[in-house]
Amino acid sequence: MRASQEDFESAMNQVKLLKKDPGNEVKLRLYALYKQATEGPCNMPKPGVFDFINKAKWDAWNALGSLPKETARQNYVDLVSSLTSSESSSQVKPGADREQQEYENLVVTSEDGITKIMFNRPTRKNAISTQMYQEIMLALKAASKDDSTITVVTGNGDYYCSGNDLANFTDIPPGGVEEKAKQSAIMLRDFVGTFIDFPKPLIAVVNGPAVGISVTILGLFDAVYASDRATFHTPFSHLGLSPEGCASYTFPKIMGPAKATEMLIFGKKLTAGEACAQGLVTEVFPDSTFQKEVWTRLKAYSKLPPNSMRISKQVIRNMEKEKLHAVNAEESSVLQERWLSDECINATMNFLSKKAKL
Ligand SMILES: CCCC/C=C/CC(=O)SCCNC(=O)CCNC(=O)[C@H](O)C(C)(C)COP(=O)(O)OP(=O)(O)OC[C@H]1O[C@@H](n2cnc3c(N)ncnc32)[C@H](O)[C@@H]1OP(=O)(O)O
Repeated sequence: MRASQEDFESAMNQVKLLKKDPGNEVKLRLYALYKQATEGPCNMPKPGVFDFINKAKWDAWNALGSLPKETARQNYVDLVSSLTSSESSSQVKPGADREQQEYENLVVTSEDGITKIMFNRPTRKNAISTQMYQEIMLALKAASKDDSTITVVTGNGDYYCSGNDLANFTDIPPGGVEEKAKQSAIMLRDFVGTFIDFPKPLIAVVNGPAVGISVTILGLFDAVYASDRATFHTPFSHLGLSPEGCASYTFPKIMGPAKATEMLIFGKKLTAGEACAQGLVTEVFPDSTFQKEVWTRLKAYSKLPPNSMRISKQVIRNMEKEKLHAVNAEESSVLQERWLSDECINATMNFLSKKAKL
């Protein structure tokens, strides 16, 4: 499939978040592909021989000749994807339960055939910052390629995750709030898309309350184990928002439209037991034995033949993938409008000025 304009913009965002300098040669290639994709063949006068930097840039761009804009865009997206995946896979060190220091907001470990991605902003109830969205995508991409058989997502501290960090919307770029909404919609679509496409069994270990997007994406997991302390809350109407994470499609399918309405439109908070009765949660454990029981079970599952598990997941999920991507695109574009609404702006301001919690 050809890279779309949105893929291209998303790749541009990812370049800004690279942790390691990719080196001059790669930077020149990125520059040249960017110029070719946006302006076409090199149209700049050749810089003088002593203007080293501009001459190197000109050479790189000019070398692309008449490469079509679409091909340059695709090559740019592919190059960025190879940079981000090599950066993330270099963070997954083999061996026993070693912490991955390179992530600021996650702890990623790999042991006994299980890659564990743990949200790690306990003082913010594991709210997902813009950087954390990128880190989760990188960690999932690395986990999809590492030696583990299953991947587990969990939270550090008393919360599983309090959803989108509401302060994300205060970081307004030069293009203004419209540009911010556009960038956020692209990031949301990429983030949810990473879950839709994740190839191995993906399990949520919900150690405490879960809010917003951390709840909606559970419909894309293969199993959800919850402590009896966990709750499941999607207060979208209270925040002037609308559902994401494909929940507008997965929740009615999982629990029926009436129960999905109570959660997604009226913001009813479910206990772990209720979420289990409605099919969102696989099994609930007493908090006192939760970690022990769940990890014993997961270690047993991780020893099952990996290829068989992968293929079974494909058989179960693949028929739905195209639909899920379409739902994801639609939900992201609806939210792009919602973020600019008075209802949403007022609710966010009320939370940030400490006038309101959920
Ligand atoms: C690309 C983006 C797409 C995204 C779309 C997603 C939609 C969603 O996810 S909607 C859901 C958004 N989440 C919320 O509305 C939750 C807001 N938080 C709260 O209501 C409460 O903090 C919560 C009930 C979770 C916990 O309450 P308490 O137990 O009383 O703890 P505190 O409120 O004292 O929390 C500690 C500290 O963390 C900050 N915090 C918690 N959650 C968030 C959050 N989601 N965003 C930003 N900040 C958060 C909270 O403000 C406290 O900060 P300080 O007061 O500075 O200590």
